[in-house]
Amino acid sequence: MTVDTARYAEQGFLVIPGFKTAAEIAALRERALQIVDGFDPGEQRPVFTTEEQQRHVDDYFLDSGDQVRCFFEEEAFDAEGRLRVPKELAINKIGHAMHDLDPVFSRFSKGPALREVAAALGLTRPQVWQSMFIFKQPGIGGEVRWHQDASFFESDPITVTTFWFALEDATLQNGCLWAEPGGHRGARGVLRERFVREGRKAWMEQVDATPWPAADSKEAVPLEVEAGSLVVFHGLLPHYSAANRSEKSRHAYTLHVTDAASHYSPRNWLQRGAELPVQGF
Ligand SMILES: O=C(O)CCC(=O)C(=O)O
Ligand SMILES: [Fe+2]
Repeated sequence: MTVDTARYAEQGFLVIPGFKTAAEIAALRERALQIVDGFDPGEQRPVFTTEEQQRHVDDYFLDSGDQVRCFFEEEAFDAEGRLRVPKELAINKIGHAMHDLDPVFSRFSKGPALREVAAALGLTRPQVWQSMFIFKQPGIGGEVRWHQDASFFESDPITVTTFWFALEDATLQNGCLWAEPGGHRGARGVLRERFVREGRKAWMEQVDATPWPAADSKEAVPLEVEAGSLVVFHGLLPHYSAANRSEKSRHAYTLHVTDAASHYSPRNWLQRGAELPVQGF
C-alpha cells in the first residue's frame, strides 16, 4: 500500500480504494444488523415534547462513549412519535465503543494495514476514541451539516484523524461525503466551533466565524467512492453529507483517532475511564 502523504498534506484527505474486502464488509454489516435486532428502543425516543424526555435522550447520548447504543434517524417518527418504517430502516447510527467491546467490530477496527496508514500520517501512538456505524437509511438518512471533527476531539496540538470506511458504494444519490480540499490548512484551516461537556450538559461553543463552503460552490467536492474504500481525513477538514432521498442505503463505518503525544482536552464530551482505557490500532 502506498500512502500519498504529500497529497494528504495538500488536500487534507486521501481515498484508498480496496482497503477492505467484501467479506470483511459483509461480516461488519451483518453484526450491525444483529445489534439493531437486539435493540429495545424503550424510552429512547426523540420525542421533543417535554424537558424530561429530552433529558433521557441527552443522557443516552452522553453515556454512550463506552457503550454500544443505537440512535434513530430524526425522520423515522411521525407526528405522534410512532416509527414510520421498520426498526432496521430507522436507525441513524450505532455508537460509540464497538471497536473495543464487540469482537467483530474490533477485528475490523485494528490490524497492520490501519497501523501502517496511521504511522504514515504521523499518528505514532494512535488512540481510537470512537466508532460509529452510519446507516444513512434510504429515504430518511439525515444530512450531516458542515463540521470539523476537531470540534468533538480537540487536542493540543490538533491530531484527530478520521478513518471513514465505505461499506456500500457512496454516491451523490445516496448522500456521499463532501469535503473542502485544502480546507484544513492556511487561513481556512481554523477551528470554527467546539462541542464541550460539563457534567450532564454539553453544548456547541462558537470559536471562529470563518464560513463553511457555500452549497454547490467550487470549494466543495463530492467524494463518490466504492465499497471497500477508506477515506482518511484531517481533523480540521470541513466535511458534510446530504440527506439520502434515494432508495439505497449508504452504510459507512468511522473511527476517530488522536495521537497520544497530543494533550486530549478534558472538555471533550467523550472521556474514557480506567474501566475501558482508550486503545490503539
Ligand atoms: O458519514 C457521514 O455522512 C458523516 C460522517 C462524519 O462526519 C465523520 O465520520 O466524521
Ligand atoms: Fe465528521
